[in-house]
Amino acid sequence: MDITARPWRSALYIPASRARALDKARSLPVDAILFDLEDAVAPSEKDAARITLREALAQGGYGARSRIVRVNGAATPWGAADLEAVTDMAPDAVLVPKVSHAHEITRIADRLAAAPGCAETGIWAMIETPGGVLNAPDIAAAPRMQALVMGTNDLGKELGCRGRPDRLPLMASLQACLLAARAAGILCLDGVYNAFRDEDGLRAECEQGRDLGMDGKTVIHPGQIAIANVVFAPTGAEIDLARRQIAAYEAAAAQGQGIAVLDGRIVEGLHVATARATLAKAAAIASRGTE
Ligand SMILES: CC(C)(COP(=O)(O)OP(=O)(O)OC[C@H]1O[C@@H](n2cnc3c(N)ncnc32)[C@H](O)[C@@H]1OP(=O)(O)O)[C@@H](O)C(=O)NCCC(=O)NCCSC(=O)C[C@H](O)C(=O)O
Ligand SMILES: [Mg+2]
Repeated sequence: MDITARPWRSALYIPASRARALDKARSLPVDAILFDLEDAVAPSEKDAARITLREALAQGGYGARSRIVRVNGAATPWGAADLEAVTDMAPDAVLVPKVSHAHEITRIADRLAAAPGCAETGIWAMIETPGGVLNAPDIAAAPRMQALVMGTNDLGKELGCRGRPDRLPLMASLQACLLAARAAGILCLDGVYNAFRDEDGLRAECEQGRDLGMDGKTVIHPGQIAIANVVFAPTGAEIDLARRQIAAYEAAAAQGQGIAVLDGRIVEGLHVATARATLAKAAAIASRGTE
């Protein structure tokens, strides 16, 4: 399956301990749900959250939304039980936190391979440590890997950098992970925007991530979904340009030419490939019926 062939504009974290939020997500226009057993769940609630999540997933109702479960790390008191539970839940993917080395992924891939219901379960890796950034190419190329997810809070903490609206201190890490994801043919999702009621700030950060090449934004509140969905979807102007580029290129090709000119710019095969991808993404979004 080509994981990049469907939209990933928004991926919503939900603390697995919040039954009401787990229910609400069944009607939210989000492309993926990140059911969180890790940092959003207090230590005293870990065991109950695992049970609550298992029941919610068994009940279903999440439709086309991709179901991703973020487990606790292997070195924590909850990691083993989470992984055991996940093999029963058989989500679309397991999200592994604080990955620093590819062998952490291989270990989970081996475990999933031994679980009868997890033949199709992918692995997503949170990149939120300096080691994770430096080893991102190996991590992205590990078995079952489908996505790198930027953990910009933990990464900022580990780097000791300042939070800035332009995210300059994080830029080398964001781009290193994008390069690794693209080289491996997998997704790269941007980190969360903590000020969840600040729409202008969120939009600006989404636009920055989109311009870098991110596939979508991880979000923490339902109020953030619509902005991510709009920013990471092709605009009307982009769709119009894509259609005209394809038409111009096909007309030139019919006359035996390998290059077309449109609006004073050349159109080559590579631009047509991008144009077709834009139209395919727009069609996939339209078929999902979410804004
Ligand atoms: C941030 C929140 C604690 C705010 O919650 P709350 O005060 O309940 O917000 P609202 O009253 O505005 O909620 C309105 C309704 O929306 C539902 N809701 C809220 N959040 C979610 C959600 N995430 N998913 C689904 N539904 C949600 C409420 O239940 C209300 O519904 P209703 O009662 O029917 O009206 C809260 O949003 C929250 O907990 N968000 C998730 C935080 C989280 O998961 N954090 C961990 C991931 S971020 C991270 O760790 C990134 C990475 O690792 C890094 O290092 O950067
Ligand atoms: Mg984190």
